[in-house]
Amino acid sequence: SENGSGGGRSGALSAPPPVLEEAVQKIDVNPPKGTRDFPPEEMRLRNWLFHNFREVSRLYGFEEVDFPVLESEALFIRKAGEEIRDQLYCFEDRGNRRVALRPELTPSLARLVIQKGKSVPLPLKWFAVGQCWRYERMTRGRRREHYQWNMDIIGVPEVTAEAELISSIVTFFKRIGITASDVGFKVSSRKVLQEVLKCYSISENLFGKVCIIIDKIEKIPIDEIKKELKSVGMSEEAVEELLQVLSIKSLTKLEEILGGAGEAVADLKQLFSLAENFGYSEWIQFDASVVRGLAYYTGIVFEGFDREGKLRAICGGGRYDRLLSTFGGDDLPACGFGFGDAVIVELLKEKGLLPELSLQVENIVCALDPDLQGAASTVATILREKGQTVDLVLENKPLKWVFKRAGRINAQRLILVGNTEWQKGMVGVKILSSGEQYEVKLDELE
Ligand SMILES: Nc1ccc(Br)nc1
Repeated sequence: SENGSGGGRSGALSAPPPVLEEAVQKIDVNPPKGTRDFPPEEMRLRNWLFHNFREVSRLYGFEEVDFPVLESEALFIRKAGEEIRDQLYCFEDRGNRRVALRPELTPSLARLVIQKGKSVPLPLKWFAVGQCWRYERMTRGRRREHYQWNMDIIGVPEVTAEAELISSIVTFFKRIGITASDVGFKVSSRKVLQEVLKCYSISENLFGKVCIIIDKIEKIPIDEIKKELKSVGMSEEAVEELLQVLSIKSLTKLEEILGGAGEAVADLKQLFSLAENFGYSEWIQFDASVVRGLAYYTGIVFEGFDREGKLRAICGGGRYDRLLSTFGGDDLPACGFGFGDAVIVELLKEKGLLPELSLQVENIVCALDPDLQGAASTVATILREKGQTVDLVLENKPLKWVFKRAGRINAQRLILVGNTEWQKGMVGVKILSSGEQYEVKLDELE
Protein backbone atom coordinates (compact mmCIF):
# COMPACT_ATOMS: atom_id res chain seq x y z
CA SER A 1 0.00 0.00 0.00
CA GLU A 2 1.15 3.59 -0.56
CA ASN A 3 3.05 5.19 2.33
CA GLY A 4 1.00 8.36 2.17
CA SER A 5 3.86 10.64 1.03
CA GLY A 6 2.21 11.40 -2.32
CA GLY A 7 4.28 8.96 -4.35
CA GLY A 8 5.05 5.27 -4.81
CA ARG A 9 6.94 3.24 -2.19
CA SER A 10 10.13 5.17 -1.33
CA GLY A 11 13.24 4.06 0.59
CA ALA A 12 14.96 5.60 3.62
CA LEU A 13 13.62 9.11 2.84
CA SER A 14 9.96 8.16 3.55
CA ALA A 15 8.14 10.68 5.75
CA PRO A 16 7.79 9.83 9.49
CA PRO A 17 4.46 8.16 10.43
CA PRO A 18 1.67 10.73 11.03
CA VAL A 19 1.28 11.79 14.66
CA LEU A 20 -1.82 10.17 16.20
CA GLU A 21 -4.60 12.76 16.62
CA GLU A 22 -5.32 11.90 20.25
CA ALA A 23 -3.38 10.12 22.95
CA VAL A 24 -4.12 6.38 22.78
CA GLN A 25 -6.40 5.40 25.68
CA LYS A 26 -5.65 1.90 26.96
CA ILE A 27 -9.08 0.29 26.61
CA ASP A 28 -10.38 -2.44 28.91
CA VAL A 29 -9.75 -5.58 26.87
CA ASN A 30 -12.21 -7.65 28.89
CA PRO A 31 -15.78 -8.11 27.61
CA PRO A 32 -18.58 -6.24 29.39
CA LYS A 33 -19.54 -7.50 32.85
CA GLY A 34 -21.41 -10.80 32.79
CA THR A 35 -20.54 -11.54 29.17
CA ARG A 36 -18.07 -13.95 27.62
CA ASP A 37 -15.61 -13.95 24.74
CA PHE A 38 -15.25 -17.18 22.78
CA PRO A 39 -11.58 -17.54 21.85
CA PRO A 40 -10.80 -20.57 19.62
CA GLU A 41 -10.80 -23.30 22.26
CA GLU A 42 -14.07 -22.14 23.84
CA MET A 43 -15.54 -21.55 20.39
CA ARG A 44 -14.76 -25.16 19.39
CA LEU A 45 -16.67 -26.42 22.43
CA ARG A 46 -19.58 -24.07 21.71
CA ASN A 47 -19.69 -25.17 18.05
CA TRP A 48 -19.62 -28.81 19.14
CA LEU A 49 -22.54 -28.20 21.53
CA PHE A 50 -24.56 -26.25 18.97
CA HIS A 51 -23.82 -28.86 16.30
CA ASN A 52 -25.41 -31.46 18.58
CA PHE A 53 -28.39 -29.16 19.25
CA ARG A 54 -28.89 -28.77 15.51
CA GLU A 55 -28.35 -32.43 14.68
CA VAL A 56 -31.02 -33.52 17.16
CA SER A 57 -33.40 -30.85 15.87
CA ARG A 58 -32.78 -32.14 12.34
CA LEU A 59 -33.36 -35.75 13.42
CA TYR A 60 -36.77 -34.68 14.75
CA GLY A 61 -37.72 -32.87 11.56
CA PHE A 62 -37.59 -29.36 13.06
CA GLU A 63 -36.80 -26.27 10.99
CA GLU A 64 -34.37 -23.64 12.25
CA VAL A 65 -35.59 -20.09 12.81
CA ASP A 66 -34.05 -16.98 14.33
CA PHE A 67 -35.16 -13.56 15.54
CA PRO A 68 -33.51 -10.26 16.47
CA VAL A 69 -31.74 -10.27 19.84
CA LEU A 70 -33.38 -6.84 20.28
CA GLU A 71 -37.18 -6.91 20.68
CA SER A 72 -39.90 -4.53 21.75
CA GLU A 73 -39.99 -4.50 25.54
CA ALA A 74 -43.75 -5.13 25.32
CA LEU A 75 -43.07 -8.73 24.31
CA PHE A 76 -41.78 -9.50 27.78
CA ILE A 77 -43.97 -7.37 30.03
CA ARG A 78 -45.95 -9.89 32.07
CA LYS A 79 -47.48 -9.08 35.42
CA ALA A 80 -46.89 -12.33 37.27
CA GLY A 81 -43.77 -11.21 39.11
CA GLU A 82 -41.29 -13.32 37.18
CA GLU A 83 -37.54 -13.02 37.73
CA ILE A 84 -37.15 -12.74 33.97
CA ARG A 85 -39.18 -9.51 34.11
CA ASP A 86 -37.28 -8.08 37.07
CA GLN A 87 -34.01 -8.66 35.23
CA LEU A 88 -35.08 -7.46 31.79
CA TYR A 89 -32.20 -5.87 29.88
CA CYS A 90 -34.35 -3.03 28.61
CA PHE A 91 -33.75 0.58 27.53
CA GLU A 92 -35.08 3.39 25.41
CA ASP A 93 -33.52 3.60 21.97
CA ARG A 94 -32.72 6.80 20.05
CA GLY A 95 -36.20 6.70 18.58
CA ASN A 96 -37.63 6.74 22.09
CA ARG A 97 -38.84 3.17 21.69
CA ARG A 98 -38.85 0.87 24.70
CA VAL A 99 -36.75 -2.11 23.63
CA ALA A 100 -35.12 -5.07 25.37
CA LEU A 101 -32.40 -7.63 24.75
CA ARG A 102 -34.47 -10.83 24.67
CA PRO A 103 -34.36 -12.79 27.96
CA GLU A 104 -35.82 -15.88 26.21
CA LEU A 105 -36.79 -16.97 22.70
CA THR A 106 -40.40 -18.16 23.11
CA PRO A 107 -42.12 -14.73 22.85
CA SER A 108 -40.17 -13.99 19.65
CA LEU A 109 -41.23 -17.35 18.25
CA ALA A 110 -44.83 -16.60 19.16
CA ARG A 111 -44.55 -13.21 17.47
CA LEU A 112 -43.19 -14.78 14.27
CA VAL A 113 -45.91 -17.46 14.26
CA ILE A 114 -48.59 -14.76 14.51
CA GLN A 115 -46.84 -12.67 11.84
CA LYS A 116 -46.82 -15.69 9.50
CA GLY A 117 -50.47 -16.42 10.35
CA LYS A 118 -52.25 -18.86 8.02
CA SER A 119 -49.33 -18.83 5.55
CA VAL A 120 -47.56 -21.54 7.54
CA PRO A 121 -49.39 -24.91 7.73
CA LEU A 122 -49.68 -26.44 11.19
CA PRO A 123 -48.17 -28.09 13.06
CA LEU A 124 -45.05 -25.97 13.16
CA LYS A 125 -41.87 -27.63 14.45
CA TRP A 126 -39.31 -24.87 14.82
CA PHE A 127 -36.00 -24.66 16.66
CA ALA A 128 -33.59 -21.85 17.42
CA VAL A 129 -30.23 -21.38 19.10
CA GLY A 130 -29.92 -17.82 20.32
CA GLN A 131 -28.21 -15.58 22.83
CA CYS A 132 -30.46 -14.41 25.64
CA TRP A 133 -29.84 -11.65 28.12
CA ARG A 134 -30.65 -10.47 31.61
CA TYR A 135 -29.56 -7.42 33.54
CA GLU A 136 -28.81 -8.45 37.06
CA ARG A 137 -26.95 -6.37 39.63
CA MET A 138 -23.49 -7.91 39.51
CA THR A 139 -23.72 -8.50 43.28
CA ARG A 140 -24.11 -12.19 42.59
CA GLY A 141 -21.51 -12.06 39.81
CA ARG A 142 -23.72 -14.16 37.61
CA ARG A 143 -23.59 -14.05 33.84
CA ARG A 144 -25.77 -11.67 31.91
CA GLU A 145 -25.95 -13.68 28.72
CA HIS A 146 -26.25 -17.29 27.71
CA TYR A 147 -27.17 -19.20 24.58
CA GLN A 148 -30.37 -21.20 24.56
CA TRP A 149 -31.49 -24.05 22.34
CA ASN A 150 -35.27 -23.99 21.92
CA MET A 151 -37.54 -26.48 20.21
CA ASP A 152 -41.23 -25.64 19.88
CA ILE A 153 -44.27 -27.42 18.46
CA ILE A 154 -47.17 -25.13 17.52
CA GLY A 155 -50.65 -26.42 16.70
CA VAL A 156 -50.68 -29.78 18.54
CA PRO A 157 -53.00 -29.86 21.58
CA GLU A 158 -52.20 -33.46 22.47
CA VAL A 159 -49.57 -34.52 24.99
CA THR A 160 -47.82 -36.33 22.14
CA ALA A 161 -46.07 -33.00 21.52
CA GLU A 162 -44.55 -32.81 25.00
CA ALA A 163 -43.58 -36.48 24.80
CA GLU A 164 -41.79 -35.78 21.49
CA LEU A 165 -39.93 -32.79 22.95
CA ILE A 166 -38.70 -34.74 25.97
CA SER A 167 -37.62 -37.51 23.60
CA SER A 168 -35.53 -35.00 21.63
CA ILE A 169 -33.72 -33.89 24.78
CA VAL A 170 -33.07 -37.50 25.81
CA THR A 171 -31.62 -38.06 22.33
CA PHE A 172 -29.37 -35.05 22.83
CA PHE A 173 -28.15 -36.27 26.20
CA LYS A 174 -27.40 -39.72 24.79
CA ARG A 175 -25.43 -38.18 21.90
CA ILE A 176 -23.07 -36.44 24.29
CA GLY A 177 -22.67 -39.39 26.67
CA ILE A 178 -25.08 -38.37 29.42
CA THR A 179 -27.18 -41.26 30.77
CA ALA A 180 -30.33 -41.69 32.86
CA SER A 181 -28.02 -42.28 35.83
CA ASP A 182 -26.64 -38.76 35.39
CA VAL A 183 -29.79 -36.82 34.58
CA GLY A 184 -33.55 -37.09 35.01
CA PHE A 185 -36.65 -35.06 34.17
CA LYS A 186 -39.12 -33.94 36.80
CA VAL A 187 -42.50 -33.80 35.12
CA SER A 188 -45.78 -32.34 36.28
CA SER A 189 -48.69 -30.28 34.98
CA ARG A 190 -49.88 -26.85 35.95
CA LYS A 191 -53.37 -28.30 35.69
CA VAL A 192 -52.61 -29.90 39.07
CA LEU A 193 -52.28 -26.41 40.50
CA GLN A 194 -55.32 -25.24 38.56
CA GLU A 195 -57.48 -28.05 39.97
CA VAL A 196 -56.40 -27.33 43.54
CA LEU A 197 -57.00 -23.60 43.18
CA LYS A 198 -60.44 -24.33 41.71
CA CYS A 199 -61.31 -26.50 44.73
CA TYR A 200 -60.67 -23.42 46.86
CA SER A 201 -62.45 -21.15 44.33
CA ILE A 202 -59.31 -19.10 43.89
CA SER A 203 -59.67 -16.95 40.79
CA GLU A 204 -57.87 -17.84 37.55
CA ASN A 205 -56.04 -14.52 37.42
CA LEU A 206 -54.00 -15.54 40.48
CA PHE A 207 -52.78 -18.62 38.62
CA GLY A 208 -49.67 -17.05 37.08
CA LYS A 209 -48.64 -15.35 40.32
CA VAL A 210 -49.10 -18.55 42.35
CA CYS A 211 -47.00 -20.49 39.83
CA ILE A 212 -44.15 -17.99 40.10
CA ILE A 213 -44.24 -18.20 43.89
CA ILE A 214 -44.34 -22.01 43.88
CA ASP A 215 -41.39 -22.10 41.45
CA LYS A 216 -39.28 -20.65 44.25
CA ILE A 217 -40.17 -23.55 46.54
CA GLU A 218 -36.62 -24.92 46.62
CA LYS A 219 -34.96 -21.54 46.51
CA ILE A 220 -36.46 -19.69 49.49
CA PRO A 221 -37.69 -20.82 52.96
CA ILE A 222 -41.13 -22.47 53.00
CA ASP A 223 -42.44 -19.81 55.41
CA GLU A 224 -41.61 -17.15 52.83
CA ILE A 225 -43.50 -19.19 50.22
CA LYS A 226 -46.53 -19.39 52.53
CA LYS A 227 -46.33 -15.67 53.24
CA GLU A 228 -46.23 -14.81 49.52
CA LEU A 229 -49.12 -17.17 48.76
CA LYS A 230 -51.23 -15.54 51.46
CA SER A 231 -50.21 -12.09 50.20
CA VAL A 232 -51.83 -12.85 46.84
CA GLY A 233 -55.06 -13.79 48.63
CA MET A 234 -54.86 -17.51 49.41
CA SER A 235 -56.31 -18.70 52.72
CA GLU A 236 -54.21 -20.57 55.27
CA GLU A 237 -56.17 -23.74 54.50
CA ALA A 238 -55.72 -23.38 50.73
CA VAL A 239 -51.97 -22.81 51.18
CA GLU A 240 -51.59 -25.90 53.36
CA GLU A 241 -53.61 -28.06 50.95
CA LEU A 242 -51.69 -26.73 47.95
CA LEU A 243 -48.31 -27.45 49.56
CA GLN A 244 -49.56 -30.89 50.53
CA VAL A 245 -50.52 -31.68 46.92
CA LEU A 246 -47.24 -30.24 45.61
CA SER A 247 -45.28 -32.70 47.77
CA ILE A 248 -46.78 -35.65 45.89
CA LYS A 249 -44.24 -37.68 43.92
CA SER A 250 -46.50 -40.45 42.62
CA LEU A 251 -49.21 -40.30 39.96
CA THR A 252 -51.24 -42.91 41.83
CA LYS A 253 -51.25 -40.74 44.94
CA LEU A 254 -52.15 -37.69 42.84
CA GLU A 255 -55.10 -39.56 41.38
CA GLU A 256 -56.27 -40.47 44.88
CA ILE A 257 -56.23 -36.82 45.88
CA LEU A 258 -57.52 -35.18 42.68
CA GLY A 259 -59.67 -38.03 41.39
CA GLY A 260 -59.26 -39.57 37.96
CA ALA A 261 -61.65 -37.28 36.11
CA GLY A 262 -59.39 -34.23 35.76
CA GLU A 263 -57.19 -33.36 32.77
CA ALA A 264 -54.02 -33.16 34.88
CA VAL A 265 -54.01 -36.88 35.74
CA ALA A 266 -55.14 -37.87 32.24
CA ASP A 267 -52.40 -35.81 30.56
CA LEU A 268 -49.70 -37.14 32.85
CA LYS A 269 -50.83 -40.74 32.45
CA GLN A 270 -50.69 -40.37 28.69
CA LEU A 271 -47.24 -38.78 28.86
CA PHE A 272 -45.84 -41.59 30.99
CA SER A 273 -47.38 -44.14 28.67
CA LEU A 274 -45.79 -42.50 25.63
CA ALA A 275 -42.48 -42.38 27.49
CA GLU A 276 -42.64 -46.19 27.54
CA ASN A 277 -43.10 -46.24 23.78
CA PHE A 278 -40.24 -43.80 23.23
CA GLY A 279 -38.10 -45.87 25.60
CA TYR A 280 -37.23 -43.08 28.04
CA SER A 281 -39.31 -44.10 31.10
CA GLU A 282 -36.17 -44.40 33.22
CA TRP A 283 -35.45 -40.73 32.53
CA ILE A 284 -38.68 -39.20 33.87
CA GLN A 285 -40.46 -39.01 37.22
CA PHE A 286 -43.63 -37.29 38.36
CA ASP A 287 -42.97 -34.45 40.79
CA ALA A 288 -45.92 -32.18 41.57
CA SER A 289 -43.61 -29.42 42.83
CA VAL A 290 -42.34 -28.67 39.32
CA VAL A 291 -44.08 -25.56 37.98
CA ARG A 292 -41.22 -23.72 36.20
CA GLY A 293 -40.71 -19.98 36.53
CA LEU A 294 -42.44 -18.68 33.42
CA ALA A 295 -45.98 -17.40 33.86
CA TYR A 296 -47.28 -18.55 30.47
CA TYR A 297 -47.13 -22.32 31.01
CA THR A 298 -50.62 -23.86 31.12
CA GLY A 299 -50.18 -27.62 31.18
CA ILE A 300 -47.39 -30.20 31.27
CA VAL A 301 -44.13 -28.73 32.57
CA PHE A 302 -40.77 -30.47 32.87
CA GLU A 303 -37.20 -29.77 33.82
CA GLY A 304 -33.96 -31.68 33.40
CA PHE A 305 -31.94 -32.06 36.61
CA ASP A 306 -28.63 -33.63 37.58
CA ARG A 307 -29.24 -36.56 39.92
CA GLU A 308 -26.30 -35.54 42.15
CA GLY A 309 -28.19 -32.31 42.85
CA LYS A 310 -25.08 -30.14 42.44
CA LEU A 311 -26.31 -28.00 39.55
CA ARG A 312 -29.20 -25.77 38.65
CA ALA A 313 -31.85 -27.03 36.21
CA ILE A 314 -30.21 -28.10 32.94
CA CYS A 315 -33.24 -27.36 30.76
CA GLY A 316 -36.95 -26.81 31.12
CA GLY A 317 -40.14 -26.41 29.18
CA GLY A 318 -43.81 -27.10 28.90
CA ARG A 319 -47.14 -26.31 27.31
CA TYR A 320 -48.13 -22.65 26.78
CA ASP A 321 -51.54 -22.73 25.07
CA ARG A 322 -52.49 -19.14 25.89
CA LEU A 323 -49.33 -17.21 24.94
CA LEU A 324 -50.21 -16.57 21.29
CA SER A 325 -53.70 -15.32 22.15
CA THR A 326 -52.25 -12.92 24.75
CA PHE A 327 -50.30 -11.40 21.86
CA GLY A 328 -53.53 -10.98 19.90
CA GLY A 329 -52.98 -14.08 17.80
CA ASP A 330 -55.25 -17.09 17.31
CA ASP A 331 -55.65 -19.39 20.27
CA LEU A 332 -53.02 -21.87 19.10
CA PRO A 333 -51.80 -24.74 21.31
CA ALA A 334 -48.05 -24.64 21.81
CA CYS A 335 -45.26 -26.28 23.77
CA GLY A 336 -41.53 -26.01 23.84
CA PHE A 337 -38.38 -26.02 25.92
CA GLY A 338 -35.23 -23.97 26.54
CA PHE A 339 -31.81 -25.55 27.05
CA GLY A 340 -28.98 -23.25 28.18
CA ASP A 341 -25.33 -23.55 27.16
CA ALA A 342 -23.84 -23.14 30.64
CA VAL A 343 -25.16 -25.77 33.07
CA ILE A 344 -24.69 -28.56 30.53
CA VAL A 345 -20.99 -27.67 30.21
CA GLU A 346 -20.65 -27.76 34.00
CA LEU A 347 -22.29 -31.21 33.97
CA LEU A 348 -19.98 -32.47 31.21
CA LYS A 349 -17.00 -31.26 33.23
CA GLU A 350 -18.35 -33.04 36.34
CA LYS A 351 -18.76 -36.27 34.35
CA GLY A 352 -15.42 -36.01 32.50
CA LEU A 353 -17.31 -35.92 29.22
CA LEU A 354 -15.90 -32.74 27.71
CA PRO A 355 -14.85 -33.63 24.15
CA GLU A 356 -11.23 -33.30 22.96
CA LEU A 357 -11.49 -30.62 20.30
CA SER A 358 -8.08 -29.48 19.09
CA LEU A 359 -7.38 -27.51 15.93
CA GLN A 360 -6.57 -29.91 13.10
CA VAL A 361 -5.08 -28.89 9.78
CA GLU A 362 -4.03 -31.31 7.04
CA ASN A 363 -1.28 -29.24 5.46
CA ILE A 364 1.11 -26.46 6.30
CA VAL A 365 2.57 -25.05 3.08
CA CYS A 366 5.84 -23.10 3.16
CA ALA A 367 8.03 -21.41 0.52
CA LEU A 368 11.69 -22.14 1.18
CA ASP A 369 12.62 -18.93 -0.60
CA PRO A 370 10.81 -15.54 -0.56
CA ASP A 371 10.75 -15.65 -4.38
CA LEU A 372 8.61 -18.80 -4.16
CA GLN A 373 5.83 -17.25 -2.05
CA GLY A 374 3.66 -17.07 -5.18
CA ALA A 375 4.36 -20.71 -5.95
CA ALA A 376 3.43 -21.63 -2.37
CA SER A 377 0.14 -19.72 -2.77
CA THR A 378 -0.56 -21.76 -5.92
CA VAL A 379 0.12 -25.02 -4.08
CA ALA A 380 -2.16 -23.96 -1.20
CA THR A 381 -4.93 -23.11 -3.65
CA ILE A 382 -4.64 -26.45 -5.45
CA LEU A 383 -4.95 -28.31 -2.14
CA ARG A 384 -7.85 -26.15 -0.92
CA GLU A 385 -9.70 -26.73 -4.19
CA LYS A 386 -9.37 -30.44 -3.41
CA GLY A 387 -11.07 -29.72 -0.06
CA GLN A 388 -7.90 -29.99 2.00
CA THR A 389 -7.23 -27.65 4.91
CA VAL A 390 -4.10 -25.59 4.48
CA ASP A 391 -2.20 -23.25 6.76
CA LEU A 392 -0.12 -21.19 4.32
CA VAL A 393 3.02 -19.65 5.86
CA LEU A 394 2.67 -15.97 4.88
CA GLU A 395 6.04 -14.63 5.97
CA ASN A 396 9.66 -15.44 5.31
CA LYS A 397 10.32 -17.61 8.35
CA PRO A 398 13.13 -20.03 9.27
CA LEU A 399 12.24 -23.73 9.04
CA LYS A 400 12.59 -24.05 12.82
CA TRP A 401 9.71 -21.58 13.21
CA VAL A 402 7.65 -23.49 10.58
CA PHE A 403 8.09 -26.83 12.38
CA LYS A 404 7.10 -25.22 15.67
CA ARG A 405 3.95 -23.78 14.13
CA ALA A 406 3.18 -27.11 12.44
CA GLY A 407 3.22 -28.73 15.88
CA ARG A 408 1.04 -26.03 17.44
CA ILE A 409 -1.66 -26.33 14.76
CA ASN A 410 -1.49 -30.13 14.65
CA ALA A 411 -0.60 -30.16 10.93
CA GLN A 412 -0.54 -33.64 9.46
CA ARG A 413 2.03 -32.87 6.76
CA LEU A 414 4.44 -30.13 5.69
CA ILE A 415 4.55 -29.14 2.01
CA LEU A 416 7.85 -27.50 1.14
CA VAL A 417 8.13 -25.39 -2.01
CA GLY A 418 11.82 -25.22 -2.89
CA ASN A 419 13.64 -24.00 -5.98
CA THR A 420 15.15 -27.33 -7.06
CA GLU A 421 11.88 -29.23 -6.80
CA TRP A 422 9.76 -26.37 -8.22
CA GLN A 423 11.97 -26.27 -11.33
CA LYS A 424 10.90 -29.92 -11.87
CA GLY A 425 7.23 -29.11 -11.16
CA MET A 426 7.50 -30.88 -7.83
CA VAL A 427 7.16 -30.10 -4.12
CA GLY A 428 8.59 -31.70 -0.99
CA VAL A 429 6.24 -33.53 1.39
CA LYS A 430 7.01 -34.42 5.01
CA ILE A 431 4.56 -36.56 7.01
CA LEU A 432 4.96 -35.00 10.45
CA SER A 433 3.79 -38.01 12.49
CA SER A 434 6.23 -40.50 10.91
CA GLY A 435 8.93 -38.18 9.59
CA GLU A 436 8.61 -39.85 6.19
CA GLN A 437 9.47 -37.42 3.39
CA TYR A 438 9.34 -37.53 -0.39
CA GLU A 439 8.95 -35.39 -3.52
CA VAL A 440 5.79 -35.43 -5.61
CA LYS A 441 4.64 -33.86 -8.85
CA LEU A 442 2.31 -30.94 -8.20
CA ASP A 443 -0.46 -32.48 -10.29
CA GLU A 444 -0.15 -35.71 -8.33
CA LEU A 445 -0.39 -34.00 -4.94
CA GLU A 446 -3.53 -35.14 -3.14
N1 LIG B 1 -33.22 -15.48 30.96
C1 LIG B 1 -31.90 -15.51 31.12
C2 LIG B 1 -31.07 -14.75 30.31
C3 LIG B 1 -29.71 -14.80 30.50
C4 LIG B 1 -29.21 -15.62 31.49
BR1 LIG B 1 -27.35 -15.72 31.79
N2 LIG B 1 -30.00 -16.36 32.25
C5 LIG B 1 -31.32 -16.32 32.08
